[in-house]
Amino acid sequence: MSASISIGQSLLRRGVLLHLNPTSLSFTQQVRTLRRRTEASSMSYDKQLAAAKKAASVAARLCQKVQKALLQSDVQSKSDKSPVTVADYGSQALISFILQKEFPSMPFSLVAEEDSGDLRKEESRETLHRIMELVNETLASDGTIDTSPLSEEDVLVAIDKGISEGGSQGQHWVLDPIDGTKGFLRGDQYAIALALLDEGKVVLGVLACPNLPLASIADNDQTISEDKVGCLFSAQVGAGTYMQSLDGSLTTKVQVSSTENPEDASVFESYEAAHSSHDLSSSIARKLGVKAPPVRIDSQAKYGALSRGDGAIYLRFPRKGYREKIWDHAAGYIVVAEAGGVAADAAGNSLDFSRGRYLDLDTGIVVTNQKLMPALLKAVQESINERASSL
Ligand SMILES: Nc1ncnc2c1ncn2[C@@H]1O[C@H](COP(=O)(O)O)[C@@H](O)[C@H]1OP(=O)(O)O
Ligand SMILES: [Mg+2]
Ligand SMILES: [Mg+2]
Ligand SMILES: [Mg+2]
Repeated sequence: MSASISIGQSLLRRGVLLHLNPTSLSFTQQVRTLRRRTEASSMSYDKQLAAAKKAASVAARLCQKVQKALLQSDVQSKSDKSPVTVADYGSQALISFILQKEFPSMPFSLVAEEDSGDLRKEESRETLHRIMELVNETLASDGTIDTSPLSEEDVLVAIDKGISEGGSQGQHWVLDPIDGTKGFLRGDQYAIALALLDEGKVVLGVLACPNLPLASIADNDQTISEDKVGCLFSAQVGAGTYMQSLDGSLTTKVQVSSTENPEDASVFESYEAAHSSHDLSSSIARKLGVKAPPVRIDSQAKYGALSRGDGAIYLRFPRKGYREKIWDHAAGYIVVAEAGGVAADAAGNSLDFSRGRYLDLDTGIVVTNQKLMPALLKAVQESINERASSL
């Protein structure tokens, strides 16, 4: 008797299969799905987590190099978007390449932000060449990745692996090669965000935040001091969230803020007002009685900072019609969840990463600890209703 049938029969005996829609899936499909879910929930992802940490750290080095050159350049080239383009593509190519090399015999699926369409155009020849050089320099300086130099075509192919649609079956890596491009250009916060989906659930996540101080940013002091920045957050389902410095030293288990009193809870939100309504956040904070001014930072570094309790609430309300992508939240979501926090949409629904490249959700995303969530959702709904009736 095959393993799938025996698992299927034991699940049937327990009545588990009745929870699936009998009209849309055949018995064999139901058994296969349940078997994968059962396996997924009891699996260890240690190897994948180690590979994700390595890939994100190597990509962070490429991004740091590009950002450093950008900040030393003159004003004119700072208004040029090309440095971030080079770093975005370079980071995606590196991570895609490293992950495939770590798991050569496994099927590889990557849902990532960038594709090579523009890079293949004639006018991008120099940019592509620069990306290839940067990728090769970074791989060579790491020294632990055994490879001959990549060609321009290798780089394009690695980037284009990110075309996957993800979904509720099998394993998919989810990548934002630079999250917070505006922050990157300003010399502020950005993150390299990598997660793994298994059967539609986020099972691990890594956030490399090269400019995030190792010490708390609760006091809103984001002055970047050279020797104390660079955090790597990592989380695996059921195993907690850890933070270490990007240079590899100092590993600490982290926990979200345990405050039950909204007055003590500081709020994180986007630096960019175009990404999230600051007005709505301040209305919510007022209703909750939050005393501290909001902490505005770019990227999923907000999730990282929240996971170690620098603040207690993250609010995100994009303009109407904006569709959130899974790579903008998957890694941050598990980093916060494994540190004891919870993320939901504005209506309180949990985030569903199983539907493809987009997170289709109600109005916005709110993140906090378990105790504050009910009061936060109430304030969110009141503020949203007030805004709607004033329009
Ligand atoms: N109009 C927009 N509204 C909301 N988010 C946006 C918008 N445009 C880009 N983003 C994405 O929002 C995220 C950063 O937002 P924030 O820093 O405010 O948290 C990034 O993922 C950024 O993409 P990207 O990854 O290209 O930087
Ligand atoms: Mg992003
Ligand atoms: Mg991005
Ligand atoms: Mg982008």
